Amino acid sequence: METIIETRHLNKAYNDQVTALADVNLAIGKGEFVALLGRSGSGKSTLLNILGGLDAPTSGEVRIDDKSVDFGDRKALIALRRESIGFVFQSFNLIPALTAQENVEYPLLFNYRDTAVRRERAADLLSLVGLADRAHHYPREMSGGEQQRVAIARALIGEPLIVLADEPTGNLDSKTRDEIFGLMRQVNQERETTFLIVTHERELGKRTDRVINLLDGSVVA
Ligand SMILES: Nc1ncnc2c1ncn2[C@@H]1O[C@H](COP(=O)(O)OP(=O)(O)OP(=O)(O)O)[C@@H](O)[C@H]1O
Repeated sequence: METIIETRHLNKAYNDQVTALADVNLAIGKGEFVALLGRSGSGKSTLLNILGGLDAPTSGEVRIDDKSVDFGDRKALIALRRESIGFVFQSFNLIPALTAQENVEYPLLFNYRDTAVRRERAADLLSLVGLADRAHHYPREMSGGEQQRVAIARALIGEPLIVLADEPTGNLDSKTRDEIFGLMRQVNQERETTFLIVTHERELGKRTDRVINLLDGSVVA
């Protein structure tokens, strides 16, 4: 299996005091649907932020699509986030003043894409997530589950190598949680999109291809 994302001896310390990650080595293959499991404070968000180029490690290497990420190169990091990574957050992070359709299109505004192509792609993705009839609704007019569907569509619009989801179902009731998790799995299976999903719910881990367990900043079996 082709490796999409890999870490080598990744370490992260905050203020020279807190060790958030200690010698993390992992590899995720193309099309995998992986859960990153660990209790509060185990380093899950720290790892996800570094993988997504939002934060830099103290030492060690991140390789994406077999290229080493240069955390000192701001422009390269922006390009990486824009072209290779899709993000889904616990709190949806939609832009309140934009409609569902505009929120989904938003990441492509900076990619100089043809407007018609952008619209069409966003409309396709809204259909994929089951919200074709909500395209012109604003976030405040949608439920939490619907907002997260929009956020998933937005994460997919740049055709990322991997979607990094940080507790994507953490703000949802159990029924909606199952639906959103099922939607991500469906996207994974239909489009071979790679997912790394942070959760602290063991139950969800059982519905993935593989679980990576973090304990005090290290990967455990
Ligand atoms: N900006 C920061 N400055 C100092 N310490 C931090 C910072 N961010 C995180 N930490 C510490 O690093 C460790 C890992 O935190 P992290 O947020 O990655 O854990 P987590 O597994 O995502 O937790 P949770 O499930 O509660 O979100 C914790 O001990 C935390 O207190």
